[in-house]
Amino acid sequence: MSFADLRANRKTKSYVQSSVTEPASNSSAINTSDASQGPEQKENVEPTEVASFPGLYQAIPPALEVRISEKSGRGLWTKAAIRAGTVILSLKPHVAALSLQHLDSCCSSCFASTSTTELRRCTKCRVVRYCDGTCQTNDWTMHKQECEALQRWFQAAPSSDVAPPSDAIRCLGRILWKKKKSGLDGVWSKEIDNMQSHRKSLQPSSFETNTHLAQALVQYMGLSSPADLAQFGLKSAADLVDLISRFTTNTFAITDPSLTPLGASVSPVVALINHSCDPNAVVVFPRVSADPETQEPLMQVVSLREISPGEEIFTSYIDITLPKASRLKTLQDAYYFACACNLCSATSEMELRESMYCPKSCGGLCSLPIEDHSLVRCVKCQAPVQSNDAIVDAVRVGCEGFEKAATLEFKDPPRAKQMTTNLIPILIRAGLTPSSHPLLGLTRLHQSLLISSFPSPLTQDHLDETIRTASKVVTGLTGLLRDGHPALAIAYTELGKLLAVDEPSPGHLTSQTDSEVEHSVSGAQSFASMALSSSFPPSGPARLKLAYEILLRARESLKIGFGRDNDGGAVGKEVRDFLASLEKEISVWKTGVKNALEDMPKTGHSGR
Ligand SMILES: C[S@@+](CC[C@H](N)C(=O)[O-])C[C@H]1O[C@@H](n2cnc3c(N)ncnc32)[C@H](O)[C@@H]1O
Repeated sequence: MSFADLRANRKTKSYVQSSVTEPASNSSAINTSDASQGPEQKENVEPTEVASFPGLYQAIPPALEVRISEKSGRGLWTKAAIRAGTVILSLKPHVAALSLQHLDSCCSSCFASTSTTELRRCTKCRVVRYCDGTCQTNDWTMHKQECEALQRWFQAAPSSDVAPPSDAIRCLGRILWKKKKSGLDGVWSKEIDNMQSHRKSLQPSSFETNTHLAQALVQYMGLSSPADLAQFGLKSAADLVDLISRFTTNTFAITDPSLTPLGASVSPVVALINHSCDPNAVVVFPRVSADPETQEPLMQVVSLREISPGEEIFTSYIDITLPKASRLKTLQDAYYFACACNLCSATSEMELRESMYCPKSCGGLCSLPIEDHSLVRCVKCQAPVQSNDAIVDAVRVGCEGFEKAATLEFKDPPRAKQMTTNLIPILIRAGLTPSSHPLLGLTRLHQSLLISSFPSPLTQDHLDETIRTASKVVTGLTGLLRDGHPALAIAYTELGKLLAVDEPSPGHLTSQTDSEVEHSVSGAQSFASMALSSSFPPSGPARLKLAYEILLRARESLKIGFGRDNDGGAVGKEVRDFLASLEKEISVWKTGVKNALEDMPKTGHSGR
């Protein structure tokens, strides 16, 4: 395969809109008969009451119910057993919005990513683009008012290079227009109004941000006085800030099938699901079909493991590869609760997210030392860590550098790459494991930067460094995420695809004997030995065989993380087809090399 595909859009998060239809439920999605994986540790259960909301949340299938608890408010619970990889919920979000950086490369209706030349731009506002007339028509009821507002926005702008309003503002605009159109007392509006708000506990900084958003929204929608808010069911500016608070607490990043963030979406049904740092389900946008009737972007909740009757469904709102202190802070600051999930309440001696190798290399691990100078020992051989200060310093420098490099990823990629290139060896020398923070984050960022900077023509060194980095990412994520987690499935996919990229210089094959080729193909290194081996990556057919093995693994994981019924979503299907063509390529290569070797004069390869 070529490496062009690997340069896929690697852009940062933001939001925009999409057309809104009633959510489509998939009431038969839960398989009540067959739970394929063993039971797992359940979250601490506290008393709950079944809640009823007449007329609302019709997208919830009968096997699920809403319950209320004192600690976490409403949540979604299952009455039936659910297998891993089951699509629990499948619906169109109430609203969705592309981020500014994806407006030119994605359809504003179905969110498909296509080349700009193939997308048709709205001739009036000149902001949104569509695949074709069908997508434009699907979006028209929403875009109608938005189009006028965008034109007004640019007319009022002091210069022609003013950007369109942010995705959050366009999303909120769509919510208000749709509320008015569908009736303030209608189900659609009530579901939005019933989303949880933290208006009363807003931090001063969030209050300020929400107030700024409210001002920009008023300007964008052309509202000239507080009285203008009444048509949307808002009595005062405070009500508008309250709506914005609901929006921020209940917004989901919308992603493409490879998990690249494309924008924001709001679904009051999916927003009923509470958070755990060890979730039993995920929210994904797998792109289940190319059929326009599917009304993409389809939002799905997929189970990651067996969920028993009477268990609560949990997704995670944040990056769960982060250490406990960062997770707790983010959840408190953004969602106003103290997480007490199994992972946050665990009191184990060592947590992989903050771990290093034994200083005596016994094969055991230690917790990373912290600034209080308390003695840290290897959990296996009890050897003490001597250089606490140096390790604490390395981690601090790594965290600061990671934050900076992440902000530079799209603004100044060469500088960001220079930073990741310098910082990773510092953390490795300090002894951090691949799952440890910030080494894992830096390695993921480095992989992304390496892929987006593939030189043309591709060099062997660049390709090999990218493969080594991708294998470290897989190793790091494997320690933290359960099998089938979409992020791990995509990491396997990227590694497999990289290994299958045409190598720049296949000349080395001429130095392999017939039996060596046979051996290298049939005895390709296992993934674990590959990740650790200094001779990694292999080359030629052995590399292709390894690509094949890893993509097989990716496919199994994709089928869980993006849904078995979806065949792993768009990426799962792509990997399925790719595996078939790799099988052919491996057999052609084996035959070709054998034939070439047979045609060589005997002295040609005996004199190596
Ligand atoms: C998207 S909403 C989830 C549904 C919400 N419980 C409701 O009643 O609408 C997010 C909010 O739910 C609450 N929440 C979610 N997960 C929680 C948890 N694990 N513990 C406590 N509160 C939680 C927090 O108030 C959070 O801001």
